[in-house]
Amino acid sequence: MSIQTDSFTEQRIIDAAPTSPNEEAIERALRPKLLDEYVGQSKIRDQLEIFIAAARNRKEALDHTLLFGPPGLGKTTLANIIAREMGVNLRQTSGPVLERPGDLAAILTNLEANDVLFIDEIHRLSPVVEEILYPALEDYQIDIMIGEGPAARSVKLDLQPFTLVGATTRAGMLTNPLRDRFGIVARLEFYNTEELTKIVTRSAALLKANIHPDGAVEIARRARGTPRIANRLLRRVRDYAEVKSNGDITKATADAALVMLDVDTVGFDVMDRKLLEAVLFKFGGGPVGVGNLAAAIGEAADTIEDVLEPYLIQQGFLQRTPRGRVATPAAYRHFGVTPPRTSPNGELWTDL
Ligand SMILES: Nc1ncnc2c1ncn2[C@@H]1O[C@H](COP(=O)(O)OP(=O)(O)OP(=O)(O)O)[C@@H](O)[C@H]1O
Ligand SMILES: [Mg+2]
Repeated sequence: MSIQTDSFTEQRIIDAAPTSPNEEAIERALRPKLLDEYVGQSKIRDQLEIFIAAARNRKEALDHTLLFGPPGLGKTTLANIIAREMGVNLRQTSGPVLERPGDLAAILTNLEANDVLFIDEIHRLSPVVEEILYPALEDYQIDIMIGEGPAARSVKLDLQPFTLVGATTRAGMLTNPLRDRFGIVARLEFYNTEELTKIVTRSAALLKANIHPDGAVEIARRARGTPRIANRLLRRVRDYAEVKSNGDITKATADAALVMLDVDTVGFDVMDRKLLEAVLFKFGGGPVGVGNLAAAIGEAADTIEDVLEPYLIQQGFLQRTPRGRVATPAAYRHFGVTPPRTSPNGELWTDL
């Protein structure tokens, strides 16, 4: 997912989406290839390890798998790992690319036994394409129309057994019939500092950067719980260390570089702060609806919901209530303001 911002022409340093084709190439190089190298997400990893081993033993396709979670947490990486661990091919496409039923039919009929078909942004499949998918997922069969007009007829084609791996930033946007056809549903969580430190350290080794343990922790702490951002900050900090000092990435160089990049001590960037400031100071701490918030900060409502908010909520700076978004005491304190004694709906704030 990419972020379009009119008000903010410069790329966010902590944009969770890849910011250029060049960055995608670097990401591929840093991407773990096996389940053992995949850091964190231990619940998902443990489950997949068992399901993959069982499917391999039976020489069957793995159950259809849905991966969901905010951008940059490792969905594409996991899809690649699944195919590799299964010892099968990976075919990759995405919801918006599959315009006509024929596009999907062509891919499905070319799959070999037990292959993985990875559909990114699966919530953006068109309804006619989704129709083709149902019987394919259920019975490994598709119905396609051959010919046109009165001569048109429908034929059933048998497919090889295969695994659909779907990825989405929002499971809530999937239709029920589609969601119900996934046997394995995995929700990716934000990574903690320890996990991100491992990722940064591993990436630094691959990039042949000399990183001190406390430098790795500093980058990890400020990476918004997201491996993609951690890897990006690492590369920017490395540039800074090479130009401004001897190339060693210490806590001090990491901190100086991150200050220059406007990433604050808890990892928020300009957009995060803009959002929190709007809730706090334009809307009196909330509750404020996402539409009003979007208008106030000049950002798409989707971007707020998919990219900005999840981390702020997970970190306890923002709450989603039925009446809208509400800033927590931690948000007030982050901006040096004493929080009110009661929440907007009149409850006494217990410390958050
Ligand atoms: N568990 C992990 N361990 C190590 N590195 C990881 C892990 N997850 C992700 N990464 C790194 O983060 C980068 C981004 O991950 P990935 O492209 O899989 O994210 P994504 O969830 O598919 O994002 P999007 O929603 O934007 O498609 C990868 O290139 C990889 O180097
Ligand atoms: Mg991806």
